[in-house]
Amino acid sequence: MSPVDVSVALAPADLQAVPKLLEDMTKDLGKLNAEDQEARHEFLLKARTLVQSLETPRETMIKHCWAQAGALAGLQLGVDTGLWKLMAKNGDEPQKVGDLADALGIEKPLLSRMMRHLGAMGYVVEVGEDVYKTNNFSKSLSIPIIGDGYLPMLSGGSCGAMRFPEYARKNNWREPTDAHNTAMHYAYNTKLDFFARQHEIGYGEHFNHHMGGYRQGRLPWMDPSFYPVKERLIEGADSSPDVPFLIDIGGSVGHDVSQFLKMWPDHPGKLVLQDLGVVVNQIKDLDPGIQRMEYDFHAPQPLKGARAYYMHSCLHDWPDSVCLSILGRIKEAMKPGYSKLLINENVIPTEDAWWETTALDMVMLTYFASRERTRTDWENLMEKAGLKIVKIYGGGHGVESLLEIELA
Ligand SMILES: C[S@@+](CC[C@H](N)C(=O)[O-])C[C@H]1O[C@@H](n2cnc3c(N)ncnc32)[C@H](O)[C@@H]1O
Repeated sequence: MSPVDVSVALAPADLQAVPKLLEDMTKDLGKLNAEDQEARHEFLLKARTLVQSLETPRETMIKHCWAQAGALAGLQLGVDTGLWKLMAKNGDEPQKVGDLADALGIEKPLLSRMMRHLGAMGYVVEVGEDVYKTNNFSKSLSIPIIGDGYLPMLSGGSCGAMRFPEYARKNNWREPTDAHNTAMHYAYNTKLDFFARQHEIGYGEHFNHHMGGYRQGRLPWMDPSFYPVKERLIEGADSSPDVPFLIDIGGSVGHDVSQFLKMWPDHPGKLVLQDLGVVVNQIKDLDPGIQRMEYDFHAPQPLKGARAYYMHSCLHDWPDSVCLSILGRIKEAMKPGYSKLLINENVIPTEDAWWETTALDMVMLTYFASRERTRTDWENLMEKAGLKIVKIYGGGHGVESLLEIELA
């Protein structure tokens, strides 16, 4: 028995909030434009509160338990079958489900039901019976760095989140910290870590594309308004062409290091991209100015005395015990008084965190038994590793910080 009467679940969650929200949004309408991210984010939060206020708790429950799971199934089916690419290629005209189904080899009733739900949820535009158009969202799913992530992150990982309560119960509701016994391992009955498993199930390249997608629209750390690259890295660096200048460890197919080369073409020394062999071998296009190297970050670092060892979204994938091994290999290679370790990751605030950051923390919890780290978490980790944080450069809402670190 609940102490709450069912009438609470059947009435709008907060109808009284609606007039004020609408009034505020109307008042701030002039601030809304595509360039001002902060103003747009403020609007989005208000719009979300507006929807949550208008919905009855029962409707929100149905949305979670039925609608969102079904929509994610349909969106993934569209990525997997090439539906979004075909619809984008066909253009903005209304498209018949029968023609799309024939072209893709999908049984028409299956595609018809999926499209009907995606239309009802607003992800495609329903023009008539079994006739749909794309909108900018479904059109964007045809872009590999936007669409491909649905397969590794949802089909390939999200069962860890869906079965998390079961896993947590079996582990007596302790916070998971064992990289070999995560909810992802439990849900998929696998011994492989997330990355090895993605490659085994054929989603390795999809995941690389997702790594190209999540960063879009964010200010990169190498922008002078974010981190003073010239003053902190270039000035004082060894200018011999063979000396490593910046090494991107776990750099995927080179998204960051390529951007660095574009923004700082006159950098001294060498730029190097390191990742597992399976990833490095998937690189299709890398500027010849960047050296690619197969490397497991638990093995001794072959390149000693670089100006900067750099890692983006790698340490958050692992609990502290594993990070200490990774950091140990970097520390051994650092030249005292010269080398820096740069970490591009979230420093999650202990209150008022941004939803993209809390969402990533849930990915870390349920796929990796790891976490987005607070400032104190980072300080403790670096202290244990024999390193010290010199300064944390902030990137704003939803943008990772840059931690500049030296030998302690
Ligand atoms: C979350 S991705 C981040 C990729 C890239 N830094 C970015 O932000 O786009 C983590 C990366 O770590 C790599 N990785 C995982 N285990 C590794 C290992 N043992 N040695 C080197 N790289 C590894 C993965 O292949 C993947 O590219």
